[in-house]
Amino acid sequence: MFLCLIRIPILDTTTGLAILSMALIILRGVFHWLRRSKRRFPPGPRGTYFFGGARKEIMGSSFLWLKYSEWAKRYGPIIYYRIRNQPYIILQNAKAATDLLEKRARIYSDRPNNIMFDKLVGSTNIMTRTKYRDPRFPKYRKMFHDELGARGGKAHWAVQEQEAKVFLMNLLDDPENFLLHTRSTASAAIMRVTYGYTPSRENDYFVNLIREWMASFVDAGRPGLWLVDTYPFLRYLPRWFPGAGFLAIAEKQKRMNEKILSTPINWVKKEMAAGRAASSFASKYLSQPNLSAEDEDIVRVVSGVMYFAGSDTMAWTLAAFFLAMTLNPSIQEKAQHELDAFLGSERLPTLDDKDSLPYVKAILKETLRWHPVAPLGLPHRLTEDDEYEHMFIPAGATVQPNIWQIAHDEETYPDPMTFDPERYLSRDEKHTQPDPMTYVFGFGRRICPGMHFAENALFLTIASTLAIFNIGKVLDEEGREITPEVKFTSGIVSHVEPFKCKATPRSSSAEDLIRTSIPGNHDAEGTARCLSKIVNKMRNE
Ligand code: HEM
Repeated sequence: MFLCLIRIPILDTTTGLAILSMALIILRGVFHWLRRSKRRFPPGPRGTYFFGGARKEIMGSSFLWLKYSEWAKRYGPIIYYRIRNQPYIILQNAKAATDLLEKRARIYSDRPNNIMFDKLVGSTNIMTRTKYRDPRFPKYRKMFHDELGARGGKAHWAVQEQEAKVFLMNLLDDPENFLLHTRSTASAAIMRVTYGYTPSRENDYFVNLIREWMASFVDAGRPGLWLVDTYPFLRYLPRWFPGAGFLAIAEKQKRMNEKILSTPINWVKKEMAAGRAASSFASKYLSQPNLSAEDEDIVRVVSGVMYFAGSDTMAWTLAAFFLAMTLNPSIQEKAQHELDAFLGSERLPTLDDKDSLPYVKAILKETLRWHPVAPLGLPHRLTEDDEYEHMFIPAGATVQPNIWQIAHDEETYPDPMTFDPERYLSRDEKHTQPDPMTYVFGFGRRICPGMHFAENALFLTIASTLAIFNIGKVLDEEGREITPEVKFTSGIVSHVEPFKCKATPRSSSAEDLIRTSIPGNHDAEGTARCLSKIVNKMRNE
């Protein structure tokens, strides 16, 4: 009787085909799942879909790279974990990072898909997040390479040398604010090159803009932070809905991105229209004939990225250098012997001197290793299933090098927390420790395109500072030396916690050398102040 109640539906062709396709998709999914479940994934913390495992440990840890380093001891150099449906691979030694991110760059050079940043904030046009297959990506890289690569970057040596001198002058006039000067020298070099704009020493509108922007997403890239990345439909929630606060955050970030990209380029356009634009990357490209709206937008984005990706990283590397010198007077003395023997007391170092000052160069390398300012680099995304050392790495995985761990691996760098430039100077190649420049700037086709510019600016500032100043500890009220603590912040760019040090000229002739080597300095300051007024006016318009 029951059977006669069952009606076998008569399907039309379209419905039949739809059901068949669905069945095939489900079958394919099951087959894929079965195939993958037999694969050996790299080791790592496991948990259920919602609870425990990696997410709990990650959310409970302020310094993600230290958590990963702890895992390196537990699980080995390649770690796999999942947060909800997103797989993560952490590469904890240079070999794995190079083997995958460099040697297999074809499939490891994408950036992760991210609903929060890509769809809600709309950041995919910003080069650090641009997808590997985006037609703009090679254009961005080429422009960067032409302007700041090893060859193209030579055109900016004069600006970099001038800015290093302005830094010395600022340090001489106002030594207590050395951290402020490290920030202003890093911003000034990159902003002059990019926009032909010289920021003022204090409270500059553009420089403050970057700081505000960087602060707005210190921890925003933390795995598993945004639920909308797992459940994309959440992006359609109304703003008033409980838990939809991320929509307001995304909107704010979007407005900030727009402001940081557009304000300086609009300033350049105004200067060009008024016929007084200084030569710069932006003015050079904007004055090309028949520029399409797309081309103009590319110039806007590349300029913006130069300015925000370049300034903080360099500033905080210099701050780490000051901390290292405050704590290591004997290293400082050794560098000064090298500088005095090579330069005498007649002149300041230039970029042509780089190869003649190996100890100073080693101090730069050791600063980059001791405190890598981008401890986890930027995340890559794998675009095809891959296998490495008999372990399966699934397509779509976010692949991230733990640069901090590579730089502090006890087997590679014995006593890794000690600041020791001699690591790179052993006569015996076997005992020379690896050059951190080979990994602190990232890997493969996403390697930092500002690395040559950064290396030059940092070398010059470090060499010039050591040639002219002694950096030492400040004294407390009872005349005892205060030893600063070695403490760093978390975030995409990690920096030293503010500390005090004393920068005093090594001699009166060293002081004279600064004053006589920048006759135009005060003019430059005057120009800067004047430009700042124009910008402030623009802001109020
Ligand atoms: C101490 C200085 C610097 C350090 C340590 C540093 C480090 C890094 C790292 C680790 C990456 C990620 C690379 C990867 O995904 O594998 C990166 C990317 C990038 N850096 Fe730097 N950087 C520095 C200075 C600069 C400067 C001065 C500029 C520009 C003038 C710059 C522009 C960029 C850009 C545009 C990217 C994204 C590249 C892409 O996605 O294709 N950086 N940097």
